Amino acid sequence: MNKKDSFLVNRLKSVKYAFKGAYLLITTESSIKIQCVIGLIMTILGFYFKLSSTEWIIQILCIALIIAIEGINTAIEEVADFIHPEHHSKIGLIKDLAAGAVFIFAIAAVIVGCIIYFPKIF
Ligand SMILES: Nc1ncnc2c1ncn2[C@@H]1O[C@H](COP(=O)(O)OP(=O)(O)OP(=O)(O)O)[C@@H](O)[C@H]1O
Repeated sequence: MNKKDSFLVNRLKSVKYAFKGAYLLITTESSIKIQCVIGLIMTILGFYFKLSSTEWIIQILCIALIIAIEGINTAIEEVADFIHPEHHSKIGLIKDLAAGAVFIFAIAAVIVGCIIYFPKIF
């Protein structure tokens, strides 16, 4: 980013790079593609079961957060592979910790889904 550019131009460039990153995540990462498909299915279910405003807000946050955390996990994996492409126990630990963070939120999201949908289905 050019320091001579105005604040607004720099912000617009940042948005452009963020769009590029989101596009790359959605088009190249299989784990993100799966999360997007699950998010789409949950959105269709949300319309079918006529979620309340609060339920929509919680569901949208869960879908967005899981995709965002998965994206950060992917970025961490990329950094790890870049700085140390060979097998190393520390790289393994770093990747496991990042994957663990995704897993913790995924469990919470499944529980939230059960709390929202179980009373509507049963
Ligand atoms: N360079 C490495 N050194 C040591 N262990 C590694 C290394 N690369 C991967 N591992 C181990 O293999 C696991 C899977 O790593 P990988 O990079 O394939 O992530 P992944 O979860 O399969 O990727 P994705 O999120 O794209 O599906 C890591 O969590 C780690 O335990």
